[in-house]
Amino acid sequence: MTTGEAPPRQDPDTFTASDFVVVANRLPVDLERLPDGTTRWKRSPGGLVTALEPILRSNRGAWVGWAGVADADVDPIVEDDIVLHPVPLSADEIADYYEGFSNATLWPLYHDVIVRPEYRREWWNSYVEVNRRFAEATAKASAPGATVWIQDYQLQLVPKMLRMLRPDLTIGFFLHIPFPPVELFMQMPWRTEIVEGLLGADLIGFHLAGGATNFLYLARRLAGHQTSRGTVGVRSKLGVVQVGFRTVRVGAFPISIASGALDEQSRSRSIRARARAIRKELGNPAKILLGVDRLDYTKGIDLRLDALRELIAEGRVDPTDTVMVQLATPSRERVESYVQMRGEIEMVVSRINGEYAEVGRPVVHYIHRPVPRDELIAFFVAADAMLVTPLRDGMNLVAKEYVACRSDLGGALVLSEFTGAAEELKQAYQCNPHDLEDVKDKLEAALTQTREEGRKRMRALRRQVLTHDVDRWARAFLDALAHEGAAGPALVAPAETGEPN
Ligand SMILES: O=P(O)(O)OC[C@H]1O[C@H](O[C@H]2O[C@H](CO)[C@@H](O)[C@H](O)[C@H]2O)[C@H](O)[C@@H](O)[C@@H]1O
Ligand SMILES: Nc1ccn([C@@H]2O[C@H](COP(=O)(O)OP(=O)(O)O)[C@@H](O)[C@H]2O)c(=O)n1
Repeated sequence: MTTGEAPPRQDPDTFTASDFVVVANRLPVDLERLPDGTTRWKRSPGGLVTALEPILRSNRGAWVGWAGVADADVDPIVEDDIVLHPVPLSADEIADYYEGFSNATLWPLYHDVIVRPEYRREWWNSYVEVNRRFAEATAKASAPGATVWIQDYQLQLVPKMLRMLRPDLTIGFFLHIPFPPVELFMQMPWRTEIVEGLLGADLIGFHLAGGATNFLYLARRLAGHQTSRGTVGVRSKLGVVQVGFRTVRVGAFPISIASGALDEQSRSRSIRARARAIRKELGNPAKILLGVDRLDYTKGIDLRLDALRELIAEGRVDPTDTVMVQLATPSRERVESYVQMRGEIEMVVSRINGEYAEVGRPVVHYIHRPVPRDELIAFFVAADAMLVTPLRDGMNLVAKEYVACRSDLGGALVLSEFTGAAEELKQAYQCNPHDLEDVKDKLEAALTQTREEGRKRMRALRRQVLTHDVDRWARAFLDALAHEGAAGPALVAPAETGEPN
């Protein structure tokens, strides 16, 4: 996606409705208003955009989403063969629907209530209103009989709303964050509306089989539908929910990255040279540790810093020869829990540097701004250990990106068991992020591994990431969506709800 340019305008009457439409809270590019009053597009943050952009580009479809700023009155535009349909949000809607219900209610509830979700009626009302606007925009952008793929927790009511407007469409929904345990989901005051909203889709996808199984139980218990029983398989063995005459299917489709392209990019001479230059700029330390995240309390940035500080204090890591780089993209900066977490992380960074840095040689380098893609890849190539320590994460594409960039079989991945990626990346140094001693032990093991051990692990990790790429994810989901009338498993009546799993 070309960025940094003024938005090209297109006569709204000349664009045609599309046969394949992706709907997501954000467009793949955000509109940026510059101080001189002009505007330009820049890449949107987060893994959803990283994953979906290549799919849509190769399918020449349309993307319905928000342009990232308030009251953006922008006509549909065509970029790289994708028609982008901006959905306007007012400043109040950004506060109530996006920062409020999406990111201070749903996000913490679906991430194990790491912070306490807030349930506010005015946020819910705004969520309903904005979901309706997305459904209407999608109905307009879709050709007769089109396939529509709705993304993520911000738009869980859109499947049902869209089905009512356009029963001719084939509708898929994919949740990019974890679907919570039943006991937590039951906190939600509007739990039945959300389950029914999702059931407007023909196929509902989750990263993990556990999320799909939890959802099946809730469809029985809250919405009173008959469902299949038993576990759901990855990319196969879909669960079913009988909604009147419609059969809704439910499955597990772990997302991935464009690993082949990334592997190739990371092998380029310029990236290799930049990786060497980074090491030199950092003072040629023996070991470089790397963290790459949106600045989010789910990512466990604070605890990896705590682990490093304690390892140094115990003499298990040498601060004169070890450097940590933490790249943190700003995220949801007006949500209170994010403001607080940023302060806490910045305090730990300065505490470590205060205690162990020398003048001109910090132990932790902390960058709180987006980093260009090439630079990020060079950091992946340079890092001896990649620290991915979320308390909970739907997938975590960063872990897969690091592996894809290590064709040299160097480096080591420390990976939280509480990421979706942990189900696939078994040869990583997996840790329990709630157990600081375990994080420390795995970090130390990653730093002291023999070359042979490291190569063996990385080879196995790469086999997984390079064969299970984002194309395979999209194909598996879209093939299942297109495949109608498959005989489903036997159904269980709502009265026989039984245990969730
Ligand atoms: O749009 P923002 O509020 O700035 O947030 C960025 C995105 O964050 C989340 O990403 C998730 O999707 C990834 C790809 O499936 C997955 O690897 C990761 O674990 C998730 O956290 C969010 O789900 C997206 O909707 C946001 O756009
Ligand atoms: N400083 C950073 C941090 C992340 N990113 C990218 O943002 C995406 C993050 O995806 P993810 O699945 O790990 O996590 P979320 O941010 O989607 O929760 C990855 O593609 C990262 O490479 C970046 O470009 N710059």
